[in-house]
Amino acid sequence: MWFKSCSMNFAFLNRMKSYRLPWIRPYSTSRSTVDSNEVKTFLALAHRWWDEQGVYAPLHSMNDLRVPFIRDNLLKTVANHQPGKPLSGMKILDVGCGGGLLTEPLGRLGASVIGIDPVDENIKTAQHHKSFDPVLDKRIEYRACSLEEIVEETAETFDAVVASEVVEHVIDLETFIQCCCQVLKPGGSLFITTINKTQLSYALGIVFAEQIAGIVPKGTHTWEKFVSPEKLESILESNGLSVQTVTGMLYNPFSGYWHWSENTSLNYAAYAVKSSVQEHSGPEFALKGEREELRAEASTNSGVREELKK
Ligand SMILES: CC(C)=CCC/C(C)=C/CC/C(C)=C/CC/C(C)=C/CC/C(C)=C/CC/C(C)=C/CC/C(C)=C/CC/C(C)=C/CC/C(C)=C/CC/C(C)=C/Cc1cc(C(=O)O)cc(O)c1O
Ligand SMILES: C[S@@+](CC[C@H](N)C(=O)[O-])C[C@H]1O[C@@H](n2cnc3c(N)ncnc32)[C@H](O)[C@@H]1O
Ligand SMILES: [Mg+2]
Repeated sequence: MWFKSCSMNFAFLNRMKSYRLPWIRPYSTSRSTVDSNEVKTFLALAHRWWDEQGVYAPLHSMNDLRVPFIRDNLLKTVANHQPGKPLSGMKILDVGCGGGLLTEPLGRLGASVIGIDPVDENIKTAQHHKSFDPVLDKRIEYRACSLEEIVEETAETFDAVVASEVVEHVIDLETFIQCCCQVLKPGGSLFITTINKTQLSYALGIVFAEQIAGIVPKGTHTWEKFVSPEKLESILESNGLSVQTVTGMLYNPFSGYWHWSENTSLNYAAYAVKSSVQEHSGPEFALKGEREELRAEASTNSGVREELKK
């Protein structure tokens, strides 16, 4: 009887060990998230990043919202911080940094920031701009590459990953988020801002903003690539990220200012945290129901109890 129950439990544990959640699947470098049409669009505007009244004016003013959003959420994760340089000691990856509009203020808050972008000309513009400030020049490093190209060498490196107004420009969003998760330290923070996929975002974000008012250049966005908060949350959660906040952002084209809103039907910001549980092949990665099944067995069987302790 003892032998029978023991061998059953070992078979059960072996079955448990073969389980892998999707977010601990090894990443295949053959997948690219870069769309060559997007590269052409951003290449054509690469010299215009720092014109505050120009095509990227909405991104300049978005800093009023996204910089404090990132700073304040990151400060909740630390016990104390240096006044004036609250993010000092933190390593941040700014994915799709463009000309460095968001990278620079994060560096000014004291963080060590790596900005990456697949468009070489964007990186040249970003590098040129930061070179005027010796402090930023030391704190920020720019690289012309995609996230998937650096995912292996930078695994579990960053306290925070930022992808602001980027996910609506990538192909294969699942791979993109999987890479974001892989480069985060356990417990690290992911910040995303993007545009919802609604009828309103088509009418205002594409027809009005691009074709009527010229708030952003024609062809900047493709509605099919917009992502709803529900879909984004589901991808984040299935990659082991716990969504903390999703909040709407509204752009007022008359004033040129952004406002926080409960309404997420146009633009929104999301904040998620990577699980602090380390990758492990043991039974703690069993699916929820099966973990409970395992605990139930543990309560009656010392062999299973010992396995669970490992
Ligand atoms: C065909 C069709 C339906 C046309 C509609 C035309 C029309 C009548 C539009 C009028 C809309 C309008 C201006 C309404 C304002 C009136 C109103 C509702 C007042 C309310 C008063 C109030 C509550 C004020 C508070 C201030 C506030 C928040 C006002 C905003 C109200 C509101 C809903 C405005 C929406 C107006 C609008 C057109 C917003 C743009 C929507 C959008 C999705 C833009 C996306 C573009 C963007 C800025 C993204 C970032 C970005 C930027 C760039 C770049 O190149 O700069 C590149 C990128 O890749 C990006 O991602
Ligand atoms: C709208 S801009 C946002 C720039 C910057 N994040 C900001 O908010 O100021 C989008 C940027 O994403 C970059 N990009 C496009 N596809 C990408 C991908 N697959 N991976 C990383 N960046 C990408 C573009 O080159 C462009 O610089
Ligand atoms: Mg965009």
